[in-house]
Amino acid sequence: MDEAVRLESLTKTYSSGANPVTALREVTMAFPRGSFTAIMGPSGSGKSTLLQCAAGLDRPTSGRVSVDGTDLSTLNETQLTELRRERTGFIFQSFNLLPSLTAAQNVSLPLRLAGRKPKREAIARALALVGLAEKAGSRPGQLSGGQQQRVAIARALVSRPAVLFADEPTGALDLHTGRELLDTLRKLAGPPTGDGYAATELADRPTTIVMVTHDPNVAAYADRVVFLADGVLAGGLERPTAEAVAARMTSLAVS
Ligand SMILES: Nc1ncnc2c1ncn2[C@@H]1O[C@H](COP(=O)(O)OP(=O)(O)OP(=O)(O)O)[C@@H](O)[C@H]1O
Repeated sequence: MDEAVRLESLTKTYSSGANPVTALREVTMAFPRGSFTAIMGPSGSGKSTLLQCAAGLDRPTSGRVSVDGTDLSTLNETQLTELRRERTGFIFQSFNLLPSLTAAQNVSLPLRLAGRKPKREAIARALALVGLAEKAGSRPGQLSGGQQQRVAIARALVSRPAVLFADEPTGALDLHTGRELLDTLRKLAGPPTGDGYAATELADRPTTIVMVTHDPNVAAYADRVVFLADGVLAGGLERPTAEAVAARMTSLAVS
């Protein structure tokens, strides 16, 4: 099984308001292990909904989501929580770090909340993976925005999840810091598909990355961009360049 995530005929209708909104309609796609995919589309096209359903944070109205070989529809809430904790990580635009805790304590928090005693080595390894081995004792206020976001990534990676979901991870960062962060994500996913790069320390266990972004320059770090429009798939681009992504976005906006 070389797919980390599979979506099959995923449909999501929100029926809380006066008029039901169908945010996703029969979306089928797969995310191969170790791939780095960007999800793009106009505002309201269903990107965040797709990410939330794929990560098991929300349930689809119909269709199926499999993560690391497990069909989420077969799980009860407790099992779903467990799967999210063990096999997925999530990073958001806001870093959501606790200011009174050190970087290491922030990284260990999810495990502590789950009632487990985190291993020192696991915390150190997660911080080292994002280049912050020296900052374990620093509090968020002593770190730059980019370093804080990397702590958030380390926290998401501490259980070495199969999949890392990211919703606008560079949204709150300046250009330079955003690039550093994307380089970190790129390394975690392994070399771009098809490139003969030397194996990295992570090559034995690449992380699959699924990232929502509005920015073509950010999407260009991915192996592939998948476009959504009005809740349906609207094609994709392999080995994207920022220019090609921007052109496709413009055509989606006018169509
Ligand atoms: N909890 C909710 N209740 C009702 N409607 C919702 C809810 N969440 C999203 N929607 C609607 O579903 C559609 C898709 O929203 P979604 O947030 O997934 O789009 P998006 O592509 O991520 O948008 P953006 O780029 O603006 O963040 C929109 O019409 C939105 O208004």
